[in-house]
Amino acid sequence: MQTVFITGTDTDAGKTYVSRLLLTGFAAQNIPAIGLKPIAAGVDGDGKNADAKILQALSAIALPYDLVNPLLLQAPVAPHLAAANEGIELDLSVLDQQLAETATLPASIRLIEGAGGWLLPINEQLYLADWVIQQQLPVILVVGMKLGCLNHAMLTARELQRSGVPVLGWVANVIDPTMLLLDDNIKDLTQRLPWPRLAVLPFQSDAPVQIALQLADAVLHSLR
Ligand SMILES: Nc1ncnc2c1ncn2[C@@H]1O[C@H](COP(=O)(O)OP(=O)(O)OP(=O)(O)O)[C@@H](O)[C@H]1O
Ligand SMILES: C[C@H](N)[C@H](N)CCCCCC(=O)O
Ligand SMILES: [Mg+2]
Repeated sequence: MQTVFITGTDTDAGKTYVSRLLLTGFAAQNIPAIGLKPIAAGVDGDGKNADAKILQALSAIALPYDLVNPLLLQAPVAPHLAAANEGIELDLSVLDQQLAETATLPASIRLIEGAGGWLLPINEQLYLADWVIQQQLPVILVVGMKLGCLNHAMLTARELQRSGVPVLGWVANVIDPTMLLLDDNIKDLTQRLPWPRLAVLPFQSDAPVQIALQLADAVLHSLR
């Protein structure tokens, strides 16, 4: 089983959007894949997190909700702050356990969606990035294309490079359909970022399966 960690330049950059496309693209090629959301903040009326439910529903294996999302905070805010308010400890050993419990499942690919951006605080000392670095998980960076993303992308890239974590590539995900000079911004980032651009995802709520297939292929190629 190969594992990929999906990070983004910010919350709402499109990590779930990209994960959804990847799980769809793998499924279309009969590649069994699962999606995990170890830390989620914010719940629907059913008490579950929307991202985690999407990943659970698109996983090739029926997984219990708690295995997809073992750490769930009620409020849609920074998880460590929600945890403090809710009297919960964000314990990274829970993520180790999730990795161990999913390692032997009959899946070829395991996607792990982060929360927020790369330096998501866990507590006063730790960031979610520290766990990814410790596990040496290959990372995909989703850049939410909007004004300001050049700075967000390059800050994230510097920190990824400093950490020594393997980076498979980045995705230009258009989240602002009104962005001026979109092509120039994508070209600029393509020159600046030291990793392959895996895809450019246009702004569209329902991406055609062709886009999902192309993205999945690019990721499979990067894993070879
Ligand atoms: N390419 C796109 N075209 C249209 N809408 C998009 C696109 N990418 C993302 N969105 C929408 O933008 C919103 C934020 O995207 P998404 O939920 O994937 O962000 P995220 O990085 O997973 O955020 P979080 O940190 O909360 O997990 C969602 O409503 C999503 O459907
Ligand atoms: C609730 C939201 N959708 C995300 N899941 C959590 C975003 C945390 C951002 C923390 C921060 O960097 O300020
Ligand atoms: Mg998400």
